[in-house]
Amino acid sequence: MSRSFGVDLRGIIELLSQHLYSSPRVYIRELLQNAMDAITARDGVQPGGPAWIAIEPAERTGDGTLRISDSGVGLTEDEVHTLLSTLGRTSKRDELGFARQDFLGQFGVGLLSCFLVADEIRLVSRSAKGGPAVRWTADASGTYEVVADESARAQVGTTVTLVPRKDAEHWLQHDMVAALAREFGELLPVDVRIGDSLLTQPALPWERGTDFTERMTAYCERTFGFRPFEILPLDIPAAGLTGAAFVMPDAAHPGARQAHRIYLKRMLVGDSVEGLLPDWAYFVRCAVNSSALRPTASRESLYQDETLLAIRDELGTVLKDWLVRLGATEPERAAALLAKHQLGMKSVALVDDELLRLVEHWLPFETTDGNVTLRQFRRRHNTILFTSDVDEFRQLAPVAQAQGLGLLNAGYAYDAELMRRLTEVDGSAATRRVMPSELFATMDRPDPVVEAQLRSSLKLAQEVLDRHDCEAVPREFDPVSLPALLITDADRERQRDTAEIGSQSDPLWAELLGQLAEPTSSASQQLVLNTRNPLVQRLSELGDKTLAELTVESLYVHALLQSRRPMRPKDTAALNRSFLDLLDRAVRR
Ligand SMILES: Nc1ncnc2c1ncn2[C@@H]1O[C@H](COP(=O)(O)OP(=O)(O)OP(=O)(O)O)[C@@H](O)[C@H]1O
Repeated sequence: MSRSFGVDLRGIIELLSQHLYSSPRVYIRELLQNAMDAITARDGVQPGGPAWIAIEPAERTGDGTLRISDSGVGLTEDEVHTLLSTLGRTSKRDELGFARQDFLGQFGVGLLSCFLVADEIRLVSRSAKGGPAVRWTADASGTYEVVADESARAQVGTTVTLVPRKDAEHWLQHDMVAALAREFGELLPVDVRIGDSLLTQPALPWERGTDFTERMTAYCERTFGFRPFEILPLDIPAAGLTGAAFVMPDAAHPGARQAHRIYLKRMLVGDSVEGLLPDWAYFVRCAVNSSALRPTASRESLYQDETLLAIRDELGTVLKDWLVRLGATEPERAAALLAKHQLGMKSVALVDDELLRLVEHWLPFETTDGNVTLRQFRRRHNTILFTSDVDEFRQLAPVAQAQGLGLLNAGYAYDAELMRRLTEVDGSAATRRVMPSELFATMDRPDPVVEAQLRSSLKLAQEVLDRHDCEAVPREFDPVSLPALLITDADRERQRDTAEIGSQSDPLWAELLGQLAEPTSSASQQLVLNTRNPLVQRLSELGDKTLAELTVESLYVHALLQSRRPMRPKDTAALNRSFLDLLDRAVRR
C-alpha cells in the first residue's frame, strides 16, 4: 500500500528562515507577490477589473495583527484545500510544471515565509469563479481549518491576516511595513496603499524623458552611493529588459562583488544581486527590470539559465561598444576613465579573454610609435616586441626607434603577464620579450679602418672599465647623438651583486648566497661605444691619457644614469670623480 510523506511544518519553517531567506523581511514581499499574482489572474478572466492592494499595519488594525487585502481572483473552497494546504502546490505553473510567464510566484512555498513573523495566518477569500466565501486558518504547528462562510467577505478578492509571533511584533508595525513594502513593491503596476498613503509609482525610474540624465544621476547617488561617470540606458526587448547601467567614477576592486539592483516583473529581487554582467564589467552597476529572468527560490538572486547568459552577453556587448565608441569620440574622457580602471581591467584580462580583446583594442600603451593600442601596434609590427622593465624601455627605445624597430613598454603592473596571455591565445608570434643583448646583436661592427684607429683608445677604455666589471665594445648605431649604451646581463648582474654582498657579510650568509650564484668568468655589463658619435671618435685623438680615462669613465656613468639602474657607492664615487675632475680641468684652462 502506498503512503504519502508527512511534513513537520516547524522543521520546514526553520529551514526557510535559516537557509532560504536571508531575513524575515521577505514575508512582505511574498504577500505582495501573491496579491499581485491574484490581480493578474483576475485580469485574465475579468479584464479591466479592480486592481489594488491595501495594507493595514498593527497600528491600524488595533489588535497587533497585520492585514493585507487584494482585489485579486480569490480562491474557492476546493482551491484552498489543494493550493494553500499542500506544501509546494501552486496555481502558477502549467500542466507540464513550467512557471507561467505572467506570475511572480512559482514554487508554492512563499506563504510559509509568513510564519517567520506570525504564529497564525488567517485568510478570507471570495473567488471570481463563484461559490461561497471561505475562511482558512493555519498555525505554525501545521494544523489548519477551512470553513465556507458566505458572510465572511462580500467582494471578490482575498484578505490575509497575520497574528504576530512573540518578539516579532515590530515586523508588523507601520514604519517597518511601509519601508519594506515600498522597497519591494514600489514599482508594481497596481495601487498599493498602506493606510491612506500610496506606495507605488507608475513609471519605472529609468523611463526616458527630457531630464533623464539628471533623474538617473540622482537615482544612482541614492541607490548606489556614487555619482556616475556615465549612464547608459538599457533596453533588450527580447528579454523584456529595461534599465540603466552606471559606470563608477572611481577605481573599484576587480574582485569586489557585483551589486545590481534588479526587479523581476517590477518586484525587487535585491540591490546587491550578482551575475547580471560579465565579470570584467566590475566597474559598472545596473538597475533593471526584466520579465524574462527567473529568481532562485529565495528570490534573492538570479537563476543561472540560458536567458541570463544571453542577457549577460548582450549587456556585455552594449558596454564594450560604448567603451570603444568613447575611445574614438571622446578620447580625453576615455583616458580619464582608463586612468581609474585600467589596472583592474588588465588584471581581469589575464583570466577573461573577452576583456583581453577589449584591452587590446582600447588601452593605450607606451611604445616607440607613441601611445598606441596593442591592436594598432600589432597591425604595424606583427609581433609585439616588449621590455618588461620601464627603465629598460627608456634606455632601449631611442636605439630601437633609430633602427626602425617597434618596442613596447610592458613594464607596469600586469603588462608582462598580458603579453604572455596574448601569446597563449594568439600563438607564439604574437609577442616577444626583447633582451638588451638582442638589440646589441642587431648593431653593425664598425668599419675595420675605424676600429683600427680606435684600437689604442679601446685598450685604455677597457682598463678603466675593468674597475666596473664592464666590457668595452665598439659598434655603429643610431642615434648618432648617443655616445654609449650600457647593456646588462641580468643573471650576471645578480652574481656580481651576490659576490659583493658576500664579501661584506658574515660567512654563513655569504655561503648561502654563494649557492645561488654560479661562478662568473666574464663581465656582467657591456658599454657599447657608438663609433658614429663624434665624442667617441675623438677619443683616439686624445694625447692626454688621464683626460681619456676621465672621458671613458664619464661615458660609463652617463650610460649608467641613462639606464636608470640604482647607483652603488662605487658608481657614485665614479660619477663624482669624473665630473669634478673634468670640471676642474675645464675651469683651470
Ligand atoms: N492573495 C491570494 N489570492 C489568491 N490566491 C492566493 C493568494 N495567496 C496565495 N494564493 C494561492 O496559494 C498558492 C500558494 O501560495 P504561495 O505563496 O505559497 O506560493 P506561490 O506564490 O505559488 O509560489 P512562491 O513560493 O514562488 O511564492 C498560490 O499559488 C495561489 O494559488
